[in-house]
Amino acid sequence: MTTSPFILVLYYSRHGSVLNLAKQIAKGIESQGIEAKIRTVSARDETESDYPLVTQDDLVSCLGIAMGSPCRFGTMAAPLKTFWESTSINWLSGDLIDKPACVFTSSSSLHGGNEATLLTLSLPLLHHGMLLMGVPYSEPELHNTTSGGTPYGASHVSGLNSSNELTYSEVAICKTLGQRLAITAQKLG
Ligand SMILES: Cc1cc2nc3c(=O)[nH]c(=O)nc-3n(C[C@H](O)[C@H](O)[C@H](O)COP(=O)(O)O)c2cc1C
Repeated sequence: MTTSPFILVLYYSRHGSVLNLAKQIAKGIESQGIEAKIRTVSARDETESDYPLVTQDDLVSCLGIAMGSPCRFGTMAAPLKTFWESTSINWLSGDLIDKPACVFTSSSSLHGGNEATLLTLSLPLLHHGMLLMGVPYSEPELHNTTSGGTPYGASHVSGLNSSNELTYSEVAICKTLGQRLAITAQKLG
């Protein structure tokens, strides 16, 4: 079993945008002195990352979870949905109850469903009894952003060919969310 405290940054990404968000959220977490363990859910991940598949031990032992998916017709990608449908054993055992959590997403278009995706990503976490957190408006980039970043979670607008870089606002909102998750996880112990 894993012993040192860590927060799980769980993602699925096909072209790398969600992975880029995951890395920024991990920076926010690690700025608070907690390890961020980045893990994916599918070997079909085409981002050529070195991140391993999530394990049962990761899920049970983590202090909290940040979870991200591309927007797929306004909801989460199938590999993440499949992953959550494999967690009945954790639901029955209450493994995730009272662990803090947050969500993040990337969509190709500005109004293409990223907020809807964040809300649907939240649902399995709530069913598992997790403590869901968003981004408070004390983060100034929520007011300034002309791309991604919402009170429901971090987001990125990748453009039609996934060519958009993360904007200053999107990065700032990721880091704030990661920091908030880490601070809360530490307080909850
Ligand atoms: C099957 C499919 C459905 C998609 N649905 C949407 C959508 O509803 N709205 C949107 O803005 N983008 C949509 N996209 C685009 C992705 O959300 C977008 O390219 C995202 O940034 C990909 O993230 P990734 O680079 O981490 O794979 C869709 C892409 C695919 C393949």
